[in-house]
Amino acid sequence: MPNTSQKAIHFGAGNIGRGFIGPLLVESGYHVIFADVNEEVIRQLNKQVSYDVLILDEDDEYRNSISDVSGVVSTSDDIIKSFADPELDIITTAVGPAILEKIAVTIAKGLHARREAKQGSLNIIACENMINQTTALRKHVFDHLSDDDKAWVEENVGFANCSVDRIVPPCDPKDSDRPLDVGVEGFYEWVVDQGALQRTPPRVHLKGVKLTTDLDAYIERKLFTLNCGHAISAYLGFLKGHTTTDQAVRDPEVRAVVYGALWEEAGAALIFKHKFDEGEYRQYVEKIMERFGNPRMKDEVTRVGRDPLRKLAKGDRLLGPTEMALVYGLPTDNLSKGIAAAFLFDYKEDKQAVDLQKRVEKEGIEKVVADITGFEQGSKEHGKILEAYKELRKKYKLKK
Ligand SMILES: NC(=O)C1=CN([C@@H]2O[C@H](COP(=O)(O)OP(=O)(O)OC[C@H]3O[C@@H](n4cnc5c(N)ncnc54)[C@H](O)[C@@H]3O)[C@@H](O)[C@H]2O)C=CC1
Ligand SMILES: O=P(O)(O)OC[C@H]1O[C@](O)(CO)[C@@H](O)[C@@H]1O
Repeated sequence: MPNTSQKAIHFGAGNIGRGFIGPLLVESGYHVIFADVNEEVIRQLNKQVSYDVLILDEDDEYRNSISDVSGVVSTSDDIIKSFADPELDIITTAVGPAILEKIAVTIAKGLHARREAKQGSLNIIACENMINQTTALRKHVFDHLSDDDKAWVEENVGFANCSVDRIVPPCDPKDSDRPLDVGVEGFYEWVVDQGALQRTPPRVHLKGVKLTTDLDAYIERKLFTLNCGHAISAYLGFLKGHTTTDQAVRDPEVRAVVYGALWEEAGAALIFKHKFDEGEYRQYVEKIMERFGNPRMKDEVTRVGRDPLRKLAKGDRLLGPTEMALVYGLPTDNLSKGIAAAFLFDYKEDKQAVDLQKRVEKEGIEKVVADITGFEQGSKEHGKILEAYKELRKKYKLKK
């Protein structure tokens, strides 16, 4: 039975916070304090004190009630007080990579308050789709600490990187009185760097968490497979006029590119680098294709493709596996098509998509591809992406 005297603060009461990390913390015995800038969500959390997570698999549906939760506005002084609470044991985040810098200011103030109150150690785990997200958060937090606070944090706070995998699209709650309910797939995987937690292990075993000493392999496997394939299906699906990623991956043309990228290119590279068992890795890819195809997720291509510049960053889900495949002399044709499609993600409600289109218009696609990918004009890889880009423009009759 959960012992609810222990507390967790989770920054970001959005899809992944309410649909994945929050519920696992509750099941592990924590009272979860959600911290968010969205005052309406916080008001509702404190009013309801519970919400439902709907598991929506293709062949199964059930509901888990999540209780023992509360909310605090992340910009208020109350959050700082919560840091000084002796029962606080763990802090997690799921706010988006760009927001880590903002919440770092609050976390630094909170850690200062905890030190002043002479309270004990704790762990911080950022759960963002980003390699070494907690290390990035730690750097931002340290920018706001005094030397004495830094020394205390070094001794008392574990900052653990992790890999988080569960598809949680925005939910359209059937019951308007329960706007916090969230729809998720049954599958989840939360893998945490054990070494970083050793100094200050969480007081309770985190349910559903896999602790590892080889986090890089898990992170690359997830980002270069799940997120890579999802992004390619979103960008190609968007061009073909599909609304959701399940529609996109059921389209044989899109499916062939996604599967080719995941198995023959990114997958083959990951197997080489991390010595994954080929049979197990193939099953991993099959399972991911099945998850993408779940029609009950209704995951919009515009959500999955959001922030194309972030997704086109070096080392992220598209260029990361491409560079890895090139190291092992593997093909990259399908990955190049996915990258080319990302350059064509002309979605007016996405700021990064708009900025990218403006850059292409002003500077020309040749230069922008070179600047963003790092593949020099005239190189084989640059040529491949450009050719795919031109073919896609022609195929979908896109105006100049
Ligand atoms: N949705 C998904 O399936 C998955 C998402 N992720 C990652 O989780 C993170 C969050 O994604 P989602 O939950 O989908 O996004 P979301 O937009 O549903 O949730 C983000 C939450 O953060 C809050 N927020 C924004 N600025 C804040 C601030 N300064 N202080 C406190 N809260 C703030 C927002 O109000 C929102 O409630 C991202 O890094 C994403 O890549 C990882 C795995 C799966
Ligand atoms: O949250 P991001 O990084 O914008 O990317 C969306 C991706 O994240 C997920 O929501 C969860 O990994 C996937 O569904 C999708 O590939």
